[in-house]
Amino acid sequence: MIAVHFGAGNIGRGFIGAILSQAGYEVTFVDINEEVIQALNERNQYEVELASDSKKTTIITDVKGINSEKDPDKVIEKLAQADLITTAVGPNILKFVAKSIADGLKKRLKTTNSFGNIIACENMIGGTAHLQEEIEKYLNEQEKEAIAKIIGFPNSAVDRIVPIQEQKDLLKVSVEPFFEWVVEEEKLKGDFPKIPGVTYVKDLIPYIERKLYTVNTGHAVTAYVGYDKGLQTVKEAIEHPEVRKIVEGALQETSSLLTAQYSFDKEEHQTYISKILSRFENQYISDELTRVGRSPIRKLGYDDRLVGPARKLIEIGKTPEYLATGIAAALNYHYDQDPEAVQLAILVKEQGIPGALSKVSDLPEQHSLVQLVTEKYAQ
Ligand SMILES: NC(=O)C1=CN([C@@H]2O[C@H](COP(=O)(O)OP(=O)(O)OC[C@H]3O[C@@H](n4cnc5c(N)ncnc54)[C@H](O)[C@@H]3O)[C@@H](O)[C@H]2O)C=CC1
Ligand SMILES: O=P(O)(O)OC[C@H]1O[C@](O)(CO)[C@@H](O)[C@@H]1O
Repeated sequence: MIAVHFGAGNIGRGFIGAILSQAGYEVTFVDINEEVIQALNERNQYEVELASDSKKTTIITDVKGINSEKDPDKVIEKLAQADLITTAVGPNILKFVAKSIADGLKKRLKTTNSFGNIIACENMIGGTAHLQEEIEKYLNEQEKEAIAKIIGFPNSAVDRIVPIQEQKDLLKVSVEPFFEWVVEEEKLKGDFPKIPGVTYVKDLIPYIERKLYTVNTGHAVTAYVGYDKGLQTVKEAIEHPEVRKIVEGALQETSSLLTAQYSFDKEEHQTYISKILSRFENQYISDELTRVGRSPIRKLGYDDRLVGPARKLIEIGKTPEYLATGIAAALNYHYDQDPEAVQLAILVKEQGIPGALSKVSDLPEQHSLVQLVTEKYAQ
């Protein structure tokens, strides 16, 4: 079985590539980082270590790499044969990998015509559907129709904290023991062999919303409020009483939304939240707030982890006080190494809080969430 995975970064090597290799796939990583690609091709293996007491290490084998900038034809060749294509490049990069996936699928139509599946493993709702739209920009009607018959595009939700690596070995990755990969079953095409460790569900929306609006909301609020207090890591921030109070408050707010919208049991959801907070406290992980807070404009998007649940709570008549505090902290996030943070700071300076929030979230300036956040920002 052949898998092509775009993005040999933290989640690519530390989670998706590792699971696929252990399931028996030959995994080809596609990336633009030449050093990583060279190392993958020299060694054809790498180590994944658990960030826990045990430090259990697994050797991930049968892996190689292609640099998509240097060898685009090799990528197309491999994509044409792949049983599974996955990505973990970041939502904003999907549009850049779409062309080579489209070229690979066109080549496939001329050669094998066999079934295949594409799964985007990104922190976003409808990640694969978005990738599919980007791919289809490079296909004509006939190609779209032919590809729809043989290629499945299931959405998925992925959860595993893999911080920026500070290893002597360029390929080694340290990952938290917890992981969850949920895939929309009905959209899979062909005789897809179940991948051990993956959960298949009929309706992904409750799972992706539960994950995005709990793990990622909690993480984002920790990052922005913690950074505002001058802290550096997730562990430091979540152990700071004032930050924790706001994070816990925000998660109680998303909990009331999720349990009202879906049939999640309240007690089970509380256990889910406690587990997440303990993951943030992991003493074996040093996760910078600037990694977790990266790309604040994306994170303030309409459907994303902060504005998404906050505006939905307002729609059901609730006031998201803590989420609004998290959003206000995000609007006050000044980090000059992050291009989106720099852009956001300029936007806030030029348009004020209501104007800037309205622009990045697509909410009208008169929206009550914009007003609430403006009040919190002033405080
Ligand atoms: N790190 C984590 O804990 C988790 C990350 N995710 C999601 O996984 C995705 C990737 O995140 P990370 O692995 O943390 O980021 P990362 O920055 O470690 O990895 C991204 C990789 O994509 C590569 N890349 C960039 N442009 C490319 C292109 N045009 N073609 C091919 N490769 C390209 C980069 O060189 C890098 O190796 C994001 O959507 C993130 O939200 C999801 C769950 C957990
Ligand atoms: O990867 P993003 O969307 O930039 O956001 C960082 C978040 O994603 C994760 O890397 C994985 O869920 C979390 O650690 C964090 O909440």
